[in-house]
Amino acid sequence: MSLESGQLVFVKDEVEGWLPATVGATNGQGEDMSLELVHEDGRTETVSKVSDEWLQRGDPSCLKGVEDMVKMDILTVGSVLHNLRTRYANQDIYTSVGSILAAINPYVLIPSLYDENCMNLYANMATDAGAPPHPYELMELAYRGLITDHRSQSVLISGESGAGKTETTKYLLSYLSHRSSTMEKERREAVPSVEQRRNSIGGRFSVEDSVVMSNPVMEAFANAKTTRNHNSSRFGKYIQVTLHASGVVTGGRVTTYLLEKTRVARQLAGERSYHVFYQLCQGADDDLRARLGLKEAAEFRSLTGGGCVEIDSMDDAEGFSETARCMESIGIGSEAKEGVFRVVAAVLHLLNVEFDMVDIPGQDVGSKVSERGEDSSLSWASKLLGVKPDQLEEALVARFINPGGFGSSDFVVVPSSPLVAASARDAVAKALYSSLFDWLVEKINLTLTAAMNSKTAANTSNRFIGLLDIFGFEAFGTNSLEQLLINYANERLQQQFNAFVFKLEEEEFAKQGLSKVYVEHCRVEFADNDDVLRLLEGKPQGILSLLKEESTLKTGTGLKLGKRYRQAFKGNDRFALPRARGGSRAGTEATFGIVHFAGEVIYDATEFVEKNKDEVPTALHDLVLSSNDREDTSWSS
Ligand SMILES: Nc1ncnc2c1ncn2[C@@H]1O[C@H](COP(=O)(O)OP(=O)(O)OP(=O)(O)O)[C@@H](O)[C@H]1O
Repeated sequence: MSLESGQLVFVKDEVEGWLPATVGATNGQGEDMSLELVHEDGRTETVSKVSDEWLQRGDPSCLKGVEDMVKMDILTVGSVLHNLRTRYANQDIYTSVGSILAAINPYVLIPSLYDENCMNLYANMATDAGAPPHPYELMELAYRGLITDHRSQSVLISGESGAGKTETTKYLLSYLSHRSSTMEKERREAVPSVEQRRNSIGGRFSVEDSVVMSNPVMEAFANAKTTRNHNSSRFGKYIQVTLHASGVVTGGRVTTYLLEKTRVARQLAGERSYHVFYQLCQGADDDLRARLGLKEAAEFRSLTGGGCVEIDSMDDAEGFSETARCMESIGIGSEAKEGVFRVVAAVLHLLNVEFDMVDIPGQDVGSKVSERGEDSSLSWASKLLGVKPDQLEEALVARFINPGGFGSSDFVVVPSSPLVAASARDAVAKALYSSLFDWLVEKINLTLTAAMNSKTAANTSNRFIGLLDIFGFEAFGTNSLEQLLINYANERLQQQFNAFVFKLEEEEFAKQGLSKVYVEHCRVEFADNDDVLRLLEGKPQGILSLLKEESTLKTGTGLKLGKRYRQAFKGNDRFALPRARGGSRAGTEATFGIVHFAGEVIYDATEFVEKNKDEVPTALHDLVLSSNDREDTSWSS
């Protein structure tokens, strides 16, 4: 690294990350060089054996802040972070990096940053005139790309939990909605109000309104308090908005991924289950409470696992009214709405059912439901599910086993221990809830289709703007199958990102007429993750294919899977074994590490097989299917 007197540098700091300093006098050369550093606070120090691990050259433009970091000459980590910090201090929370927008969550609403004037600024911006970086700018470019280049567009929103992905998605959608209605206004020369728009399409809301109103419903059912975010989305979503060639939104579709089901039955300390459970307990009126047998949230075992039933910043009763109102707005009428809450309450009562051990002569221990009175959890769960209490108990406390294996029709009934019965109870509660969520998403999609603007629908193109709001990379104290799948999705997105960004760069070089030799010289080093993907996806031997195989074995367990991983991937650079203090290898044989593009994550495979099978015992499955309170599509295996 060549350093001269007066040069801006960044020095690694344990607390601040990187701090700026200026090079004072220098002495010697190469490895023997020592130099004086003048820190921002005026302090000076002399350093030697300079390494770029703790001292990097800095780009002076970052001291004032640069809107687009592609314009910086020196792209060291210190310069990039300092640029973001400088801008953030001026409430410029958005910074561009070419076609990428970096956002830093301010956690307070910055006045006028998202109002209508701001929207109009971006709607009217000249093609390449720099309005400040903003999600509206990104959406405007996508919108124009779709209209003028006739190409579908996609926006990928990524970041760790609490980074602001969902809020950003909402801003992007509301901008698109604004653009579409402005375009409609130009076509009709009259601005339709929400009411007018609703009337103009036969009493239904427009696509834009429906998308916006489906948000609180999805949040109630699939967002929860975590230790990082009071309103964390525990699912991924892809929203596809289709547009007419004129720029008017004509339809939409939401696809959801990986709803975190385990949360329905248990939560980590400081976390809650899904908002709707608490909303229902807090906000239902007396009549509804009586019909659903509701109690205080604190009296439902599945709502107290995290030790926090209430959240300071959230009014669950108000949340309930909002959820109920938005459900109606997206076409879930009173009867269907009550049906939805019946399932929510059934899940709560079901998870409150407890089991006692019983001795069964000549057999292993069995179990029975602890309480069976008229007002018991079993009674309420069966009433709300539309099945008989005896049948529900029977299906919970015994398993039908087919000793002959696949193809044989001989079943024997084996009593379940209280532990096995509890696990069956949890499995059916989770399956019910996730089917309910899928049903709601389908309802939202039906509403979006119904809301299709009839005037433009006839001429609808297949062009769309897609918004992917998906979990960022996760690395917790304990990481299970959920984290593996989320991180796998992020590896695929990273690969897509690499292909996209570096391909674009080459295209840009080619446009500028630069020679191939120069392009090679300038090629940016990037973390290629093909080998991690090979480790994960490899066939027949990859992390996922071995999991699939182990899950099909009768005797398959997470521990055995962990052992198979250790054997199969020994020596693979992307596979690691956990280290104990002092550098020795440690962990149970179910633990293993993967060196992801974003860093190493240690996984615990103990529950991988069970979670992957995600089995609802056949008897319970069939019982729920026989419910007398059932809409054809609300339960799928
Ligand atoms: N642009 C913003 N301005 C002000 N506050 C914001 C902004 N973006 C996010 N926030 C705040 O940060 C919180 C977390 O944001 P958000 O829920 O969007 O994060 P996320 O990345 O989607 O998290 P998760 O992955 O956990 O769902 C929001 O509830 C809001 O209080």
